[in-house]
Amino acid sequence: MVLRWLLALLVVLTGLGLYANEHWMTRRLALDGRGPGQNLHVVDDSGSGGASKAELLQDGSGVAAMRCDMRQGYAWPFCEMQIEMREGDLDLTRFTHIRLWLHAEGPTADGSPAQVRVFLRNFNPGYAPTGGVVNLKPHEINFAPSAQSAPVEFRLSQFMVSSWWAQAHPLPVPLMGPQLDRMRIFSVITGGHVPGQHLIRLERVELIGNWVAPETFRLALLGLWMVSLLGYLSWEGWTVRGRLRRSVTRTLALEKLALRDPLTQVANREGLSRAMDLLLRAQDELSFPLSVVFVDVDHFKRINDEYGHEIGDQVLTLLARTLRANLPRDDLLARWGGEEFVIVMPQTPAEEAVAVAERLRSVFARTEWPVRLVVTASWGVAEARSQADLDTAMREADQAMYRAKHAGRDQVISASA
Ligand SMILES: Nc1nc2c(ncn2[C@@H]2O[C@H](COP(=O)(O)OP(=O)(O)OP(=O)(O)O)[C@@H](O)[C@H]2O)c(=O)[nH]1
Repeated sequence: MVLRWLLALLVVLTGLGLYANEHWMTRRLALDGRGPGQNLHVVDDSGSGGASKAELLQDGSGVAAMRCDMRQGYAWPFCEMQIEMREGDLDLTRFTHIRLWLHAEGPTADGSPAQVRVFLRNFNPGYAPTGGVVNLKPHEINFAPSAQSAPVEFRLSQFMVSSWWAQAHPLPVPLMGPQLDRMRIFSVITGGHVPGQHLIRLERVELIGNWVAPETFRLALLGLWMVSLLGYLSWEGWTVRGRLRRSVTRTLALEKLALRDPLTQVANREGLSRAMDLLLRAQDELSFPLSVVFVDVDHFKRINDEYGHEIGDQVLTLLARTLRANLPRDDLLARWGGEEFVIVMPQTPAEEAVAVAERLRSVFARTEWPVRLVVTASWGVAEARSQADLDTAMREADQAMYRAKHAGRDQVISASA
């Protein structure tokens, strides 16, 4: 469910992001020759020995126009309208497109619509340290404005270094290609060389770029997808692990409850059987000889009858606690049922188990029982030499305990005695 929402969110964000980056997150810069640091002027071929005359016309609307009286004289007569960046070169790498509102008219050799050439002249001390107009690298594009619907938009990557300039300026390979990081002059030049009256009107030039370059933006989106999916996977892994941990803890807790006697908090029969399985799996024959001790409280019914069930419960609880506190850790203790308990002592021969039982019997004698009772028990001990003897040893220990009862109670009897 979370994944579905995350994917939906990412798809929406991606679509919105791409659209926003393309249409909203754009920067625009107008070049009109009147902006701060921009200088608009015209140039003609008279400086190259030609006879053409360029004149700058500016009507009240602020639209810049150039009238060109093109005459023969120079080999390639021309008139040029320039916008010069006086207060520093313009870094066009921050832009991707140029949009032009241009109008051109004038005679052409074949009567086709008049053409213009648009130049972006870039400065680099590597071309020539002086940076005079002839040493600025021109990037040009050629088109007939009236054959297009205004505005015309070009990608800056469509501008190519003028071949005539490249021939006159042999450059090292790294400087050969298009470079638009320091544009110093933007210009529009008459496209043909047919003598006569030419007119170019430059209504507006707009440079357009994205705040974030499209490639960078796409990479960022890819990063967003990867980080989101990685985040989701880690979160998913973490919650699954958490759920698993909680369920294991719950299962263990339930299992513990099922294997423990609720009154005395020692193992019940099932718990003893599981514990013995574990013990024998871990230690196998090392556990033998193993002794089993049955302990049964003497005349427990009387305690219940005389002092009530609650006192009986307290006696059983204290008895279990006393047994547990006086046994080594790896001895197993379980409530067999009623007032009967079983102790399993791995790596203990019967004689040793009898000694332990005797010690416990004397501990019982010293214990302060509820309502100053005197509580004794009858003890039966048997030994198993291998796993195969285990059931027999249990039976024999039980029988030995009954023999202790019949022999007068409050004593330890070994099956082998
Ligand atoms: N308070 C209490 N009594 C229990 C519990 N489980 C069993 N009993 C009682 O323990 C008594 C066992 O009595 P008997 O089997 O006659 O044995 P006894 O009175 O101890 O006599 P001997 O074993 O022959 O010494 C019964 O009265 C049971 O009701 C328990 O959890 N709490």
